[in-house]
Amino acid sequence: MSTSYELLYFPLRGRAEPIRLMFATANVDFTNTPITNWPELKPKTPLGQLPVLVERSDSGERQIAQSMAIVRHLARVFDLAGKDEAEKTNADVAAETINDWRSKFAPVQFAAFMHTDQAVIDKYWADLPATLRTAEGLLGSCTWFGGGESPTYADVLAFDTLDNHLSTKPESLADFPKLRALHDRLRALPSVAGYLEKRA
Ligand SMILES: N[C@@H](CCC(=O)N[C@@H](CS)C(=O)NCC(=O)O)C(=O)O
Repeated sequence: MSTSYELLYFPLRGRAEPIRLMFATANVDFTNTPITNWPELKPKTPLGQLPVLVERSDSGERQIAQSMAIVRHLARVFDLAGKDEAEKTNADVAAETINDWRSKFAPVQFAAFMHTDQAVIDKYWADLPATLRTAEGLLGSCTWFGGGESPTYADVLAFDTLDNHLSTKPESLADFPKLRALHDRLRALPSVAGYLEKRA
């Protein structure tokens, strides 16, 4: 049974980027549809929010909302959830840790748009080394956050947040070689490298 995927989101990276990176990591094609007629589409979406993944197969069409539900669905379908229970649990713990980190970063990354107080921004950068130490501690001496030989969805989430830090303040990761190495490793996967080369 063949399945096709269409990702609906605003013409931004935002909450859709980890999903796009899941497709790139799994080397699976998808159609990226930038939404510019949102007021018209909003009432037709499951939760009135984007991203939405439209999955079409012989058995019909399904719309999936909630970016993390989409990421986890794709992780299961593309075998990026972890190979066994230990890897799956490690990946889930890392993914939640990275999601906590990502939500603290959002007001800093989008400070101009969200009118974030300078004190919040300063505190974020002051606390960042402790956050990164926690993340490196979870990785330990493993190659990937799941602890196995191949990446899981947690590595994809980590890549996206690391990438956003590298573009906002590259020196913020200077003292965290394991995280930078993980970013380099995922970026070096041929399908991910191909995606990054052409992404807007
Ligand atoms: N928890 C949801 C949040 C989705 C969300 O906040 N989407 C925003 C864009 S990032 C949106 O659709 N805003 C337009 C609206 O609510 O009308 C997810 O992760 O998918």
